[in-house]
Amino acid sequence: MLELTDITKVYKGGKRAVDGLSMTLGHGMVGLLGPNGAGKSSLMRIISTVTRPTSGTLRYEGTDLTADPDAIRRHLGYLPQDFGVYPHLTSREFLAYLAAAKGLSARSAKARIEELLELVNLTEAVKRPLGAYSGGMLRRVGIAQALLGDPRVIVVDEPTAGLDPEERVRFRNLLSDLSADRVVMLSTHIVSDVESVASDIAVMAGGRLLRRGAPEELMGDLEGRVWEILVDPSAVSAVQSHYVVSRMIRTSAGVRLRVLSAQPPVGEATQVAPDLEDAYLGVIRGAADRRSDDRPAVRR
Ligand SMILES: Nc1ncnc2c1ncn2[C@@H]1O[C@H](COP(=O)(O)OP(=O)(O)OP(=O)(O)O)[C@@H](O)[C@H]1O
Repeated sequence: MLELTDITKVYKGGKRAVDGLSMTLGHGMVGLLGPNGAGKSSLMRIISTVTRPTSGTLRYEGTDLTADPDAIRRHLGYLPQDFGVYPHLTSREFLAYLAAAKGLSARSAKARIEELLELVNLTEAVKRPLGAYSGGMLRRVGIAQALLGDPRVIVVDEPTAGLDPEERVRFRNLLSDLSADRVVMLSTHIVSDVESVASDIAVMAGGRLLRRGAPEELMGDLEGRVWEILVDPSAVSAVQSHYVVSRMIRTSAGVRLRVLSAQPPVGEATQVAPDLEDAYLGVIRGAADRRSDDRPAVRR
């Protein structure tokens, strides 16, 4: 179990990227959702002991990681957002190098590397240097290195960026399988990356944890508050200035908008069941409203 208590990270220059965040992570996958700049990467770097928090405590199986970062490093698989490689090495050589750095024996590493290359679908490309790989292929190398040494805690930062839709599904399912008896944290700003696999969603913005719960709980917050309306294209900006619009589809009959509102919005509105995208936006915009103390975006 991983326990974060009142974690704060203030960078040189004063940016408060993580602001008094507490959460406990057990086995299973938590989907960390938040807009760009929310502090997701900073939080993941802290969990991976790459960065030290400015204050707060981080414990893994009861051990304080500020005092003893090795307690988690041995059990950690981390895919950072800005994962770099040695362009002259092949994927097999690169993984062997990282396995050695992690302290794996050459023999067990060899078998595991072949298994992982197969898993991320790179067996065809193993002879080529990494400098000749596409962005998606490099991402897959990143995923493979995070899984070296059978980690108990897997932290992956925007792992599906650059993957094609088929690879995204494959990778999501792989993480979901692994999370049965491991701690898995996946960060993203794309709701669909987590909605089918994470039974536990944490929404972060401005360095704070705004909401955590099962997707059904988050969606339940908006029950009776999601509507669909069909408007003329000329009316779209007026609707957007009054309501949180979670989706917009142009049709030949007009523009179909999905609107978050406690009261039926203007015109002919059909109430629809909330989805996770609505729920995420409701949390983010609700918090922004409370901060600015302006007109409520989700009208009550
Ligand atoms: N090393 C650093 N020094 C100063 N400020 C930083 C540093 N790293 C991140 N920040 C700032 O901290 C805030 C949070 O950044 P972070 O990368 O953790 O967010 P994020 O949610 O991962 O966003 P993104 O998805 O865009 O990476 C941002 O305002 C960012 O500019």
